[in-house]
Amino acid sequence: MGCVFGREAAAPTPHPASAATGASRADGGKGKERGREVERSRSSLSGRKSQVTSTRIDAGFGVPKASRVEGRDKDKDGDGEEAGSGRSGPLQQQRVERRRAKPNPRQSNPPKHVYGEQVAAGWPSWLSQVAGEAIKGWTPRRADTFEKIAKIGQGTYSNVYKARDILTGKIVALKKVRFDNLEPESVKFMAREILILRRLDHPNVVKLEGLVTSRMSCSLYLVFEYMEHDLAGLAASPEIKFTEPQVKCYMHQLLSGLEHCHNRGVLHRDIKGSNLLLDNGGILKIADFGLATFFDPDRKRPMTSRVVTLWYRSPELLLGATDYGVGVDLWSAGCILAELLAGKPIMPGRNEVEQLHKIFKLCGSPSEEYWKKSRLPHATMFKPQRTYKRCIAETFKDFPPPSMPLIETLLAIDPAERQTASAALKSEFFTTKPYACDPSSLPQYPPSKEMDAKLRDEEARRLRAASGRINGDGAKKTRTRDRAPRAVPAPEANAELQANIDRRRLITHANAKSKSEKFPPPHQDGAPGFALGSSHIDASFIPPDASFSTVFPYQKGGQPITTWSGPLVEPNAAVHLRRKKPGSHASKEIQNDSSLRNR
Ligand SMILES: Nc1ncnc2c1ncn2[C@@H]1O[C@H](COP(=O)(O)OP(=O)(O)OP(=O)(O)O)[C@@H](O)[C@H]1O
Repeated sequence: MGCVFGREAAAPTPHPASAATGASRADGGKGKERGREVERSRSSLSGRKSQVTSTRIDAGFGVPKASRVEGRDKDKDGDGEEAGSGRSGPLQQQRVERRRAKPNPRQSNPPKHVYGEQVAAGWPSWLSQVAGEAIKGWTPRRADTFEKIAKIGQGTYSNVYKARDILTGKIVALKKVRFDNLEPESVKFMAREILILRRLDHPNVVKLEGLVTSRMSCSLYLVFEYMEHDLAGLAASPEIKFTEPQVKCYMHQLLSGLEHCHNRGVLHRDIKGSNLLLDNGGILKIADFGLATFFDPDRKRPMTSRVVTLWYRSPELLLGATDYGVGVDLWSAGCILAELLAGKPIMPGRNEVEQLHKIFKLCGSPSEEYWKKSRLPHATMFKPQRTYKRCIAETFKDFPPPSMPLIETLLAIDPAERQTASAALKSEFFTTKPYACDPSSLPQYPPSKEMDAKLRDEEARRLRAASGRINGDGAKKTRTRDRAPRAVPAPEANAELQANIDRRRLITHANAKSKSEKFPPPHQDGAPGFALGSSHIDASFIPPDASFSTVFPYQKGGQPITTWSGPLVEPNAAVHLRRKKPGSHASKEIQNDSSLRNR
């Protein structure tokens, strides 16, 4: 953590009631089950200074609370209801107290005393101010209780490290969240990810085990269980061809994880191979909840349509829907199922327009009734002039027959027809032989992360460039030929507000040297000609292959296209944007990250 300015001071024992509130609410009601841990953590918190290095994950994280004090906590939380009702004293004083206790809904910050307790417990004030709810009831781990082993992943908003927990010896993944100068907006998005992760508890959903920071730190690490592989990396490996029972095994786990998320009111909104992590025991876990959101089908509110990596994005999102539901994740799951069986991505569009045409070409263009019913913002602009007939059955005629009804359902144009993850789990795909294999029977694969594939590609490219120079051949030419599309999630997607999107772009653009991998500059965001802040689809941009060949450019085992995740921008541009110069800020980050002990 780059900027630890000083040592933590002794922290007083936190107010028991505030700790209780945090766990019982943010934990989605799991507080009671964890009552015993609370007691342990309370005793560890008192006298923090002398015990700081013995703060253990099991004691310090997810500290819940006794639910018996919840009513009182509500009051302390500042909802005002109970604070005023039973209190004596001058009216004026009551009002002042109520105002003081009331959290600022814009900042979702905690009332003052909770803020004070969080800071005393070791949280930095910038985090407590903006993300008080997300850290409620937890205490931070210190960076020097982890030993960094290697950088293992890089996402749009984070770098991920493999590390050893010195206190337990356990290998973990530390996701270091990048902030734009601690911009409250960036911190809020991270807070949402933490809140969502804390609500989820399922074997097929990655578990947030804690947070690493300190009072004087300006960075934050999310601690996760370590997962050896991701599905994108495995699937891109030319040596690996999944059998039908293996595909069923992965899909069953994916749908079980999704079922849990949806039942807990969470939409993932970025299901793709690189976000499906696998451990050496064959267990699949849905990861990366950076774009996830809470949703309530009974209390709809508009959501951004600019989510999900392009190749896995549903037609309603591409058409600008702001009122959507579980169907967006089920569509992505359908793309992954077909991809696992085909051995290649099924709809690798290069921009939104092309993506939509690929969808219509394979899944048929929407019916008149659907256009009328859906009233999607971009419907008139993108209604194809000709009608496409659905041809999933013909295209995938070699797939095992019981997979077809499930693929047809998940890839329905109308989201209502996609049903639910629970329904998918009951489909004949899972109830007919050959059944899903047991995860423990899956082969143990060599390192195969998207990052590993990227490093392999880069090394190969470097070697080819070097040999090209020796042969008098231009390295530039070699690079162009070998460029592969890489995972470029919707760069503006982690934002519900266009203003925020634009601000992030401006900040990023201004810091282009150090953040070049984060967002494409505005003029390259989406396909050429897309205006910043305007609709993300421009009908006037028709790609050269708008007539849409069904021949997929991806060839596993052929040219080195090594990822399953689709670009938002033109592939060559994407590679360029994400490549970091040696010695750039980001590449130096690991070396400079002195608060994590290097091996
Ligand atoms: N628990 C984990 N164990 C091992 N590797 C992990 C873990 N979590 C993440 N990674 C690796 O780090 C990469 C980036 O992580 P993650 O997707 O969470 O970050 P992000 O910034 O949100 O990424 P994206 O740009 O894809 O949205 C993953 O693709 C994965 O390879």
